[in-house]
Amino acid sequence: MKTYDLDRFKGITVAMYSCYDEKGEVSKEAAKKLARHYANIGVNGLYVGGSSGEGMLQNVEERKQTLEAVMEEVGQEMTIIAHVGAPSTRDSVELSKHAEQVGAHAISAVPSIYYRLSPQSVEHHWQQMIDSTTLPFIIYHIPQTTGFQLSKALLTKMAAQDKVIGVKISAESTFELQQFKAAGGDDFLVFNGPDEQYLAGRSIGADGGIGGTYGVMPELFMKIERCYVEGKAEEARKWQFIVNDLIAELLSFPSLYGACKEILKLRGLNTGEARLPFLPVPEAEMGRLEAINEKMMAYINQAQV
Ligand SMILES: CC(=O)N[C@H](C=O)[C@@H](O)[C@H](O)[C@H](O)CO
Ligand SMILES: CC(=O)C(=O)O
Repeated sequence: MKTYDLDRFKGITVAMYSCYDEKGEVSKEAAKKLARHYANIGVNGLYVGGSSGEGMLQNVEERKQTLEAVMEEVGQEMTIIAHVGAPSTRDSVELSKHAEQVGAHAISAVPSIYYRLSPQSVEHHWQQMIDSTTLPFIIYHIPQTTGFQLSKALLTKMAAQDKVIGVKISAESTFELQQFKAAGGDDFLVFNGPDEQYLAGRSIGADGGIGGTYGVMPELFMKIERCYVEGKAEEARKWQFIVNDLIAELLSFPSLYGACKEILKLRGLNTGEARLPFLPVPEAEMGRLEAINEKMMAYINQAQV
């Protein structure tokens, strides 16, 4: 059995968006406001500096500032997972140590990006982070962006360590998710990555989810989760389908994060623009985005009654 409290990681974890001021600099104030917003809704946890958080587009100092803001605001109330993956092992280790210093509850990392790496290199890269702190570690498996196919053999080897408590799987195969869960064993957490498959992932063994589109509609994922736990299969499916239509619309913009951040802005949560190369919502598309926001808000209200 793992010596860490695994229950605190279950449920809905929002992959938090980047937070910048009008000049595009990291804004601790905006990050605090956004984190507070999720705490008020009752979201279980935040994943900071991952794909949705644009960690890969920020320097080490900016990533530290963002995590510090989140910890200061909600560190005592929510479960905070710090994504510390960076192209270099050196930066990843520095971010890992910082995450421990500021009190994050876990660290997580993708394999190093850009270079094609051997499994041995990726293992060593992750191990350096793991060994640098006492925090639990969550593998972030997202082969469609990193190009690295995590094998069941490497996963099994990693999961044997007490500190390696789980894997977030963003690959769109629920079969792989189930296989990883089986390989990791009962006290190994599996997080669903593709938001479009939250219910499918959950049904086949995921313990919870970490997702990018949760940020604009956490209430709807919490609704699916509640229906699932209460055994209301039909209703859970209904809400997953509603969510999927909304995600399909969000994905039709030049960048998903640009669209999601603009939706938050419409609701009074200004997190600035997504950082380039992610494009903002074109002016001509703003009306369409507003209509999506209105539809989403109507569903959120409906889900809560
Ligand atoms: C590839 C990618 O970024 N996946 C995210 C995390 O796993 C998801 O949260 C997606 O953003 C979401 O499912 C929309 O396709
Ligand atoms: C983890 C995740 O979904 C993200 O970082 O976007």
